[in-house]
Amino acid sequence: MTTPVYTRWAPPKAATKKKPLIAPSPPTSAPKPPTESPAKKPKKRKRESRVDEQVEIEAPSTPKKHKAILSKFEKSSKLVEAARASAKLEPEEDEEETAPAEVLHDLGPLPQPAPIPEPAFEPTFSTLPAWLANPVSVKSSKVIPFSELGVHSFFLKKLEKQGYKDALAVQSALLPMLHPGFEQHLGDMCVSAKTGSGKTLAYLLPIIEALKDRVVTTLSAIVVVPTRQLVDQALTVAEELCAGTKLKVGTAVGNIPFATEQKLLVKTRAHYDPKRAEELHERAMHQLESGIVERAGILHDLESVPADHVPQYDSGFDILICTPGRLVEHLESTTGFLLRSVRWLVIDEADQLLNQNFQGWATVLMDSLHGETPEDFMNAQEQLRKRRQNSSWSIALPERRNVTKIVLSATIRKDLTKLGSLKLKRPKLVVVEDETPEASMATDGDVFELPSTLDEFAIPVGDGSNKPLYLLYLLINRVFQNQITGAEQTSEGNEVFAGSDSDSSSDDSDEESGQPGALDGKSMSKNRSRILIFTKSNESASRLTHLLSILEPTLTPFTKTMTPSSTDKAAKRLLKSFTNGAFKILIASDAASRGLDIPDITHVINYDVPSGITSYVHRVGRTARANKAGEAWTLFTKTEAAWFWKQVATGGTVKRGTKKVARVELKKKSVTWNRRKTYQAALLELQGAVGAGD
Ligand SMILES: Nc1ncnc2c1ncn2[C@@H]1O[C@H](COP(=O)(O)OP(=O)(O)OP(=O)(O)O)[C@@H](O)[C@H]1O
Repeated sequence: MTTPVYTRWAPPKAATKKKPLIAPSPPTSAPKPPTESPAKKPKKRKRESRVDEQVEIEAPSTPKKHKAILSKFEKSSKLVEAARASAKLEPEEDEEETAPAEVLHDLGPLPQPAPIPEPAFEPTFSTLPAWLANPVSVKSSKVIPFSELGVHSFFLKKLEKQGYKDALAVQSALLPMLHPGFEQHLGDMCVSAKTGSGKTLAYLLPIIEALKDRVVTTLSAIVVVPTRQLVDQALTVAEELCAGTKLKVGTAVGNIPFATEQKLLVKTRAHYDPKRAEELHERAMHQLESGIVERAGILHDLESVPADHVPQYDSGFDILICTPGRLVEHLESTTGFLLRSVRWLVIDEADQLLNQNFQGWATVLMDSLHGETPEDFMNAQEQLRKRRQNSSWSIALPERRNVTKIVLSATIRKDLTKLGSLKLKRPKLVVVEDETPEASMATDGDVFELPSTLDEFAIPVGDGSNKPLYLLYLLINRVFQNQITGAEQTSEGNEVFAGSDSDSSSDDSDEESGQPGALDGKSMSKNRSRILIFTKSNESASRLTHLLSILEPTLTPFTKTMTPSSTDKAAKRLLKSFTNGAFKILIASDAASRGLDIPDITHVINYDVPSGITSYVHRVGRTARANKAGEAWTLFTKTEAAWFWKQVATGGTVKRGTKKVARVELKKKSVTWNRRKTYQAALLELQGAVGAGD
């Protein structure tokens, strides 16, 4: 029983003590007239208890003639009391004291039984909506010739030219669902496939195939990606596919002045319509007089068209590839940039985009996509529909066509709240999975899946003070000595190469053992390795490049730095020469890690450990792409060791099939051999710009 919160005030014991209803000794003489004035009496009474009140009221009413009766009553009462005393009866007063205290209840809540503890909720059903709980699973090894997927011969030839005969797993799954035909899915698509699985072609090919006969430029597809590099990558694929058609592909990334981009995006032309022109001029005059003028809009373009004409807007592109921030800017400020004709919306690298809600891009985009066209820009059909909105005529008017949304991500993210902002209709989830049972295990949280062709290694570098030397050692003795032919491993899973502690042939006492081999420029230029080294910042990338060139001058012509500050043209040139093999080592900050598609990167080296698991997955995902082999190396200090092994190497978040991250111990002596002095000199040369950790 719970105690009630409130209890009523109870009078003190003395006040509650029972008094006889009739005064025990009535007055012998006539009652005296009251000494107090009658006006004061009721006040005094109010303060007294109700029992006293009764006594005082009744006392004066006892008549004299009943005196005898009363005295008889008193006597008999005394007799009764005496009888009680003899019968050892407790006096009334004691009875009261021992009686259990009366619990008074007033308006307070009634005592309630203690609540029964609720059993822990263990759902026997999935809390996810059906489409997320039951995805369409596709094995990553599934490849189907493009010719069997109904791809038009025009595109088959293009693909063959690029050496693509078979569609990769994600393409085999997506193409039939996006192509008109029996297997077409009439709804939105969510695609979860690991990095480098060929997602770009999987969404661009069906869109471009559907638009290939288009003659009049109409904005039909928008592709949103998180970075400029990804825009360029998607643009390259789209341009290759569109070559030979009349389709126009454009970008909006902010690499050119906004006004220039606006002119490319929307073409303004004059349309003869005297009535409408007069209306618009009147509105413009009215606004000028009132002083409240529209910030941007159709009125601003009135001056640029001849008399009796009104401005009309046409899209400059059929397919627009853009970053979310720039897209929002255009939606808000570019007159005539309308999405009424958009039929495809692609959100690539959705996990990153939805995590960084640039200017509320998703909401702005959805409003423009699904909202009504502003009245000034309505075409004849839209005007008619608006006029007939509530009439029976509206049924006869063609419906606004649906937009097919394709949401892609390298991570399996079942985050309903974030996907909710994309307003998906009848969505279907396609998951490309690895063959191994562990890799294909369904998990509700974030699961990152690495390509099965990727080998991972990790090198402890002590306190990090000699990290550049460890890197150099790795480059000379592993990367440039061996071609990528697969790792030789000890029974413990540790990699063996010159200087490794696991190498039984190496001898601690021998200063020469495992010493770095010499590099020569000729063999370097022939080497097929392409190494992408990641640092924690742009500054770090520049410093490391400098340091490497001092430590090993042979590397200088083969090493370049890429930072987001590189201009677009410079970045493109850099990537092209890296792809062609003109240089071998590209040092980059994290900004370059996402979606950077450079074919045939053989090694990714995490010189600085990544900031998180997602970053690790995206960094190492730059190699082992499109079913090719690749290696990922991570240098970690003592303080980073626990995080790396617990979270990245052995944690359940990263799935790598039956493979493991191999720990490679390098002897400090071998690493610093003969280079200590050069290293000290190099650090001095950098004039303190290189910290101990660099
Ligand atoms: N059918 C194919 N056959 C062979 N290679 C292909 C095929 N399709 C695409 N590729 C190549 O695979 C690589 C990866 O493609 P893509 O960039 O589309 O992957 P992705 O899944 O978008 O990766 P990320 O998520 O890292 O951006 C590219 O170099 C591309 O040229």
